[in-house]
Amino acid sequence: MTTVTGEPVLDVRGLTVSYGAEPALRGVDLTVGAGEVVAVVGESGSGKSTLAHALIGLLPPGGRIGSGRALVAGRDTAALSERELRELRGAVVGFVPQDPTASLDPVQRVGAQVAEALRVHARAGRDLARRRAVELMAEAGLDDPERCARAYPHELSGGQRQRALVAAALACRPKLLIADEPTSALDVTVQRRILDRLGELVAERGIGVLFITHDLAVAAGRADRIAVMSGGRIVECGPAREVLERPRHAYTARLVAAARRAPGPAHHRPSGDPAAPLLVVDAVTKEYGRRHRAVDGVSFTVGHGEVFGLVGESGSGKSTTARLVTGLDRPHSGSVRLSVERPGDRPQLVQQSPYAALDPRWSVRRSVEEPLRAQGIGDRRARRIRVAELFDQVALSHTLLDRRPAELSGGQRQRVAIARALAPGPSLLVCDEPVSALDVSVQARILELLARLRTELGLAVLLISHDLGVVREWCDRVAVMRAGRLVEQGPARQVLVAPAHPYTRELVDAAPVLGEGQPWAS
Ligand SMILES: Nc1ncnc2c1ncn2[C@@H]1O[C@H](COP(=O)(O)OP(=O)(O)OP(=O)(O)O)[C@@H](O)[C@H]1O
Ligand SMILES: Nc1ncnc2c1ncn2[C@@H]1O[C@H](COP(=O)(O)OP(=O)(O)OP(=O)(O)O)[C@@H](O)[C@H]1O
Repeated sequence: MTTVTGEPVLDVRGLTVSYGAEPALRGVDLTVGAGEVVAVVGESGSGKSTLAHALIGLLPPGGRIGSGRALVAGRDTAALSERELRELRGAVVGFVPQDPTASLDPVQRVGAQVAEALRVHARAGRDLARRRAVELMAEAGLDDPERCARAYPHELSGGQRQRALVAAALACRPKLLIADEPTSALDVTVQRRILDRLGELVAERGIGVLFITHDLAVAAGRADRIAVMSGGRIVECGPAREVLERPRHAYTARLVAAARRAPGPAHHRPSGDPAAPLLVVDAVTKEYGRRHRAVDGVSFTVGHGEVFGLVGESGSGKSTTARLVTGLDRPHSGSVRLSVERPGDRPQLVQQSPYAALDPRWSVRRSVEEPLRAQGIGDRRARRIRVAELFDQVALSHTLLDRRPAELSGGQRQRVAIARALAPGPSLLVCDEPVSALDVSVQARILELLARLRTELGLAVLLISHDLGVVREWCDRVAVMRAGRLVEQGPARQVLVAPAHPYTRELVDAAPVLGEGQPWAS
């Protein structure tokens, strides 16, 4: 399978895909040349992941290509058998899926999974494949690739899993890399490292990259061209700068305006007495195994109605802290104290991977209703009304109520998880990357909802995010984590505008800004 010189590595014409009777792609045209990076941006649910899956024969059950064709390295994927598609995925196309948790085998060590990709696709022997897997994991930006290779997926942080998937996708030395939000779970310093590395690969090997992202600043800084999707169509496609500076479509204009505005509420002082905070985390420590201290003497408080941000390096212990705060895990030492008046008022967690929180067998309506039923809130009718209200609040159409999680886009699932966490009316919401898979307009809507709930109901939020713009604008205070410890904390604007600690400075400097940065292959 070789690409004819001059032919694009990806050539999509009039591609139409539907799920049952529901169209998801409506006549998509798109090309990616060798050594070219094309970013696909667009609203949540607009068909970006469907496009990626259709190109490589990985549509979920019920998904069907209606018309049009996709040539990958000159081969028509619709005409290939399952075996040929597997070969294509192994030898020509590297794929980084959107959800790192759902995409790894939970019972196999991560290194073995990367090695497997090498053994199948590069026909490497076992020992060579193991060694090469560790090297690839280091290339993908993992600092302790040996440990990560030995770990099972649940023993890695979200960002570590994401980098392992990048390593697996690069194992076959692909001609085309299709990456669906490959850096959405990564802090900006690691994000920059991976994007730089991919940039080198594009330049060195002439790989073509189709790069799906909700982050317009990343797209603008890294892509040669940007394709904008809305409602299953590519509504415009052109050189990155042109799309940003002279958007032709109203949706693109809205996206650009929203990304430039970095909207945020006027900061208001948290209500309640600072001397009587809602949450007190005091010197908590959590170890995995004997030597690996994931959280190391962390202390902070969150006031009633306060939005407290937690930022920091991937793997620094943010999600572990979230699990300790919500009682899903117990600290080895130190304490977590919560002062609430209503019995049963527990902190609700919106997990990093929206798959993890939702029962795959249940309709999403049932998933959102369940916490209400468990706490005996309302009768059946009242609960139904409440679920519909929650769907409105998180900007989800009621037509999705009876679907199962697998039948939703990543961003739609993330919003269901938020609705579920809000259902019992908690005093504290712990959100682990709650808006990382959402385009800026839906992001703003969710953040505005949280701001409103805090003003109206005194909801406090512990917000874990790698998006420093979001944290600066929406959080009252922020703490910065690195290697299990808090390196600094204080008012968000102060810490993120004039950082005191060198690591925070590094983080702030690495944040992508719309309109800055160089295209990969210039
Ligand atoms: N298995 C499925 N069955 C039915 N409908 C589906 C299925 N998967 C996705 N859809 C629908 O198809 C549309 C496109 O979904 P897709 O995942 O491609 O969107 P996306 O642009 O990647 O969104 P996001 O940014 O939220 O991940 C959505 O409206 C979604 O609800
Ligand atoms: N169950 C586990 N067993 C062993 N190690 C674990 C386990 N869970 C997490 N770790 C390790 O603990 C460290 C902290 O992980 P955590 O998920 O809290 O990081 P994080 O800051 O949330 O990262 P990210 O931003 O990538 O999500 C990581 O090095 C991770 O590999």
